[in-house]
Amino acid sequence: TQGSVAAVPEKDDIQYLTPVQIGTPPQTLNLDFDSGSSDLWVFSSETPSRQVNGQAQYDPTKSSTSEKVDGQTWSISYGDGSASSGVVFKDLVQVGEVSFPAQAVEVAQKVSSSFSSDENNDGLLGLAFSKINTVKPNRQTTFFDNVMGGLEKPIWTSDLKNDAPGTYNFGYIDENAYTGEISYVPVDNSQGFWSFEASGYSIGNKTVPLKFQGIADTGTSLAMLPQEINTAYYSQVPGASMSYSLGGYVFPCDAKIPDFTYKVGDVSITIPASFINYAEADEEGTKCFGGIQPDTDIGFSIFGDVALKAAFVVFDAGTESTPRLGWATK
Ligand SMILES: CCNC(=O)c1c(-c2ccccc2)csc1NC(=O)CNCCc1c[nH]c2ccccc12
Repeated sequence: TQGSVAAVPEKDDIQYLTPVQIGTPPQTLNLDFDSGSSDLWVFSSETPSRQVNGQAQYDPTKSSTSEKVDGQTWSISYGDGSASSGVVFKDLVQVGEVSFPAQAVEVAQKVSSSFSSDENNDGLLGLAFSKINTVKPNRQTTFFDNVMGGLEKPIWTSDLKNDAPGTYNFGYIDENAYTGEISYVPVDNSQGFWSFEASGYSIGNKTVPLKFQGIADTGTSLAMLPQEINTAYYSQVPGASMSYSLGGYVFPCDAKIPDFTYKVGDVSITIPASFINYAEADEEGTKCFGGIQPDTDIGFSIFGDVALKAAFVVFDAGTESTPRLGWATK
């Protein structure tokens, strides 16, 4: 089998949401497909009503195919301080034409305020490696791990777009979705992420052969890159400054900012300046927040949506021991 679903951006491309059908009869929730985590968790009938603000809720009692997985709980927290936790059911999950009859659906009994206030996000569908799934005592497997065997190829691809719906495909490569050749690089999944080595960057006509480790992360909005890159980039932006109050590099919204190019394998991906003028940072709309920010204290770089939407990316589980990432321009 193979499948294709839309990735619809929220305001400012902060995240991309994809409709997923859960249960029988199907309950449709809009989930954030997240290659930076491995839990499929959802707002549910068990989420306290004061923590629900417009999100769709999965109700396992209304599904004839749901089964409680007794004694299992989950609890996840992310680097931005957000978190959620709850219990586990198994049910039919359908993503476009691809489905799995007994997917672990982690039902939220608690969500942090940033998820509560995010009314269009009904939960996450983790696409990192199952080894970092948080269910205890028995870790659960991701949707991709569960359906992989039935796919033509053990791959999924991301084609995110700037301020427009993109596509996630499962099991095949859409040859019309990219230009040039796909360049594959090895993945180190020891920390459970799609982690790879970037081999350089360019700002304007200056190319630097910096090698650095990063993860391909559809669940993180920004490109969190080495301080060296931030320093080099924002030194080319008149009026740019690191604002601790606003939480990162900001610059005058009318500033002329450069494109940013990162090299991975044999391919150079250029993030257009317009993707890096991320969003207004203050009420007056005079200061804008940069789409490139430092990766300090994380231990690796994060190629989030700002970086991924400039590329076509193949998440290839390959033969278990050698997963790989394919990168192409588009
Ligand atoms: C800012 C979100 N990203 C992270 O915290 C993160 C980190 C990380 C760790 C420490 C400090 C900063 C970042 C490493 S891998 C990684 N990636 C993920 O955790 C991917 N999942 C993010 C899910 C997520 C967190 N807050 C949201 C709000 C809306 C939609 C999705 C989310």
